[in-house]
Amino acid sequence: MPDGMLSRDGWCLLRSGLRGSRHPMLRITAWSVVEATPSLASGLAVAAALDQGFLAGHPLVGLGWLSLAGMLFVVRAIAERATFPHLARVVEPLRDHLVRHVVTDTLHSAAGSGRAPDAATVSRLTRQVEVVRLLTAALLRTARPLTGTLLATVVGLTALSPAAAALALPPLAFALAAFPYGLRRMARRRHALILAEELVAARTGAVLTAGRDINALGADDRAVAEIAEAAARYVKANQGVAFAGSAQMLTVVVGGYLPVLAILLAAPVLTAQGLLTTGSLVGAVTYVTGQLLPTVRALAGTLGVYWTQLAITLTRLAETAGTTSSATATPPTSPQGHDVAIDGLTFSYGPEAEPVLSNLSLTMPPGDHLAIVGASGIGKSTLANLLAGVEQPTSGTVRVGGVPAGELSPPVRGGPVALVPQEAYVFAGSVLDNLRYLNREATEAELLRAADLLGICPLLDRLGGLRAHLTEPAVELSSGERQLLVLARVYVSRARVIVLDEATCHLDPVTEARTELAFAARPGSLIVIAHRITSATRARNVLLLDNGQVDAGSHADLLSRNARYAELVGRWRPPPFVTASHVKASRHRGV
Ligand SMILES: Nc1ncnc2c1ncn2[C@@H]1O[C@H](COP(=O)(O)OP(=O)(O)OP(=O)(O)O)[C@@H](O)[C@H]1O
Repeated sequence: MPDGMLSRDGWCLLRSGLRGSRHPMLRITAWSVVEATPSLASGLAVAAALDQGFLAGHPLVGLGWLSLAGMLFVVRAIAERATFPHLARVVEPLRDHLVRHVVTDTLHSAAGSGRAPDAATVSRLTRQVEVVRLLTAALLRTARPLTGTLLATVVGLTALSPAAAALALPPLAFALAAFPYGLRRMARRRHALILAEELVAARTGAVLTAGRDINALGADDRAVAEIAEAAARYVKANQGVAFAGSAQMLTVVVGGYLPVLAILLAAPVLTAQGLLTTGSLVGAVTYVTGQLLPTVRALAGTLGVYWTQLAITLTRLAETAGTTSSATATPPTSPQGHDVAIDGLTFSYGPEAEPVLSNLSLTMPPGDHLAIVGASGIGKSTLANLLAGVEQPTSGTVRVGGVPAGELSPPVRGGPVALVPQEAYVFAGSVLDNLRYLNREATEAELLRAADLLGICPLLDRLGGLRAHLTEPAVELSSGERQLLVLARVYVSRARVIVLDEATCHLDPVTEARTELAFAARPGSLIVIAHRITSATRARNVLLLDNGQVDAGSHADLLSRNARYAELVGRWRPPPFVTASHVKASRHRGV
């Protein structure tokens, strides 16, 4: 939020949330006009009550004018009440829209990255959505009548006494023109305050969780100094907010008090020249003190606070929920083909950490079938994440079709690489929606063909077909069944490089073999992080990761010349030997 106001993405988010609210907004505006009538009439009624009533010796006429003004306040109350249902029709859909946006975006990025959805982020974002809802409602409740009062007062004062209006309106106009500047300043200061608060929380949390280590290393002084520095920043940010708040008071002085002073100082001259009667003087003062001053005070106070908080929250919501990326980031580059080229790839999880992968180079022509093997913790999943663009190389490159993997769109948006992790996420909804998640255009015939190839027709029959509804997939389906549904989802996607990261670990060897053979026959390339050695025997090529060393070749080739590979194969639990003919036989039996 560089200038302290609502960012473009935050504004887009708000606008899209209010798009369907035109009708209730029009009704609110119409009722706001009715609501502003007492403000329009107040000064005129007081002037008439004095000039034509009390001062002219007709007290009943005076009382009549005052009663009329009083009745208009009843009208205002009725109009205000009438706006409430329409306010709800604006604010509730806005909340629903924002929640949908936030959850969808988080799920999409989880599906794209192959990682579990970040529930903490969703919960923080939904809290921010609630803040937006409350602030929008508060703004509609306050800003709307304030704007109506302001306009009605200007019209009423001008109609009552153009001379008084000429004195009162210039300072008001000046204060209103300077108001956005003060608001921007206040928003910047509040933004800084939020960041300072977050810094204090982050540093305190880090120190509290690492208390023992800090003690053991004798780093207490450094820990205290870091927290003290964050606290000092917080105090400074608070002072900044207080200072900006006091500067806002200038708006009240110039826009609210100066007009009264100007009218009172000029009153003797204006009355002597016949430009102002006693009634219109009191009426003009009524306008300024009764309407203008409270309005300007509210503008500079609550309204400014509501607006700056809304701007900050919406901007942060848009940033975190990914609107920024979809609205302003450069669109993902389209790859030319889907060959995979890894060149000098080094990756470590932190600047000081030992690299997990070091200077790895590999090329995979389109249509290849590669199995990646290695001891536990050697870096197989890390490599899978790098291939899918979930992690970025520390140095070197990973390209798919000539494009760095991190710049490709995720599979949910038709991207070319799909990473299938061990944990299979099936969401509540129809089986059809689940299978079409990565490719909304997949036809039912395509889905059924994939189901047949992967051997999940019996599962679909048990569930009640493609249109069956899954209420609690975690309960209704076993881990293996969830993996099969996710594999079918990926099978019908548009991805042309499929990375199975132990994605078949809950399947029996025969079903695993059928799945891998189906994916190998599918157009595109297949990379399997091997869960069983049989995956390596089926692959065209095998990549062995071994403590900083890599070796590649066919299974037979590596077995004959690489002692580490032979050892690894020997250590694997002897699996049942599963071949394509076993798979065919099992399909005939309907396994
Ligand atoms: N997010 C992370 N942050 C820090 N270190 C990590 C992270 N993920 C993995 N590592 C470390 O990186 C190394 C490689 O992990 P990785 O999961 O890639 O190995 P793997 O070969 O897939 O293991 P496994 O076969 O047990 O799944 C391990 O030492 C692991 O502890």
